[in-house]
Amino acid sequence: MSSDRAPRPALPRDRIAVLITAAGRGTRMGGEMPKQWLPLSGRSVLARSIDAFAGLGRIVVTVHPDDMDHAIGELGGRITLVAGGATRSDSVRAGLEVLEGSGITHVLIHDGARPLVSASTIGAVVEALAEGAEAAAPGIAVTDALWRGAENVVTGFADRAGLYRAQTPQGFSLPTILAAHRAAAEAAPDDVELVQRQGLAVRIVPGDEDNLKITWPGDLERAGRILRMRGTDMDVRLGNGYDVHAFGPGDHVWLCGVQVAHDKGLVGHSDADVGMHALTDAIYGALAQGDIGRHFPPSDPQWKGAASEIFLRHAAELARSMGYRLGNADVTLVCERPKIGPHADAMQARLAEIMGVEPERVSVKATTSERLGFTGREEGIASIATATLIREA
Ligand SMILES: Nc1ccn([C@@H]2O[C@H](COP(=O)(O)OP(=O)(O)OP(=O)(O)O)[C@@H](O)[C@H]2O)c(=O)n1
Ligand SMILES: C[C@](O)(CO)[C@H](O)COP(=O)(O)O
Repeated sequence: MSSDRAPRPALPRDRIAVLITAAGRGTRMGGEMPKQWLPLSGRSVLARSIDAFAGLGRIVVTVHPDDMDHAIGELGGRITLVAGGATRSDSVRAGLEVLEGSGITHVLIHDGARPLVSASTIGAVVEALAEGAEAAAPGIAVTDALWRGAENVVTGFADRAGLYRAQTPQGFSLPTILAAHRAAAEAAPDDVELVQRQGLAVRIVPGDEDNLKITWPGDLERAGRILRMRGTDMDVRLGNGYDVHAFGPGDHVWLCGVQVAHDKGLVGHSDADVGMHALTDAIYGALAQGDIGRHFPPSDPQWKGAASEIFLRHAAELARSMGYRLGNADVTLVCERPKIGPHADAMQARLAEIMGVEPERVSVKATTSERLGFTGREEGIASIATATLIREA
């Protein structure tokens, strides 16, 4: 997980809101889908823009009315969604109106198309506001010579002295920016311009070359390269699981999804597949999503005698829905009998099939406990499992 998260705000967290604009159509980018929904190293551009502000305060995102269902599906209940307007200014205004009267004192307005904003850029804006600035925004002093041109011919020159390239997040006291939007006779490319039109000072804090706005085809590839260079494009998680089931009367046991003939059965609320339970818990563990009992309470009669593949499939799908894929899984069964070796290949294939992964990612093996303890006395079977999950972060 990226360590470059938004720092603790110097302003109280419950007084800051983050307004992220994502209602544009991305016409310069082209393509079927607006740029904010495109994947960037495994997660959408917009999800990355939102996550950069994690822990900072309330998050409001403006989305195009046509994208509302998509937004609800992808972003769920963790943010407030507001329908945007025809221009960026209209979208910002719609988001600001929602915040009025909510106790919020300051707002950071950020382009949903700037997914690589760093904690230090966000922190510099928040710090300026905390020091009393009415408005603050990141800017980069222009270093290239500036030409005018037409039809690929230079027609004139502009003095670069005192020119800055504007970035977001742009931070404001809420009353200031609301008043500026309400007073605006026409839209502006950014919110700083609206505030400056009111004669208010806007503090410039250092911008960041990596805080690019995805605008043209090629920008997405550049953003991907930056993420890879940062080395924060991957989140690897490890989980473990342990389970035990006692022997009881019966003529077979279920182990890792395979029915194995035996002179005893395993006792449990479900089919007592101890190996599959350990693996399921390993996946939930890697996701920090509790254990089987949390998702399938034993007190619930509908799981009585249930096939354990329901649990494993649920854990694998949960991992996928959170953006993770299985790196590998390793299950060890601890028992004197039945012998596992003759069934290990079938178990590997079955677990892989249920999880929807290649069999080479799954290992099933067994050991005895040298006749020691409850497994040695053949009172039951134990299993331990580990799973790694990988998300291109
Ligand atoms: N009516 C609009 C227009 C833009 N935006 C958002 O404002 C940010 C900056 O705008 P821009 O890069 O211009 O995005 P688009 O308008 O989508 O791009 P284009 O101009 O190429 O169509 C983007 O996150 C965009 O989704 C918005 O919320 N509402
Ligand atoms: C707000 C902004 O990102 C600052 O650089 C920029 O003005 C957005 O402009 P666009 O015309 O919506 O791309």
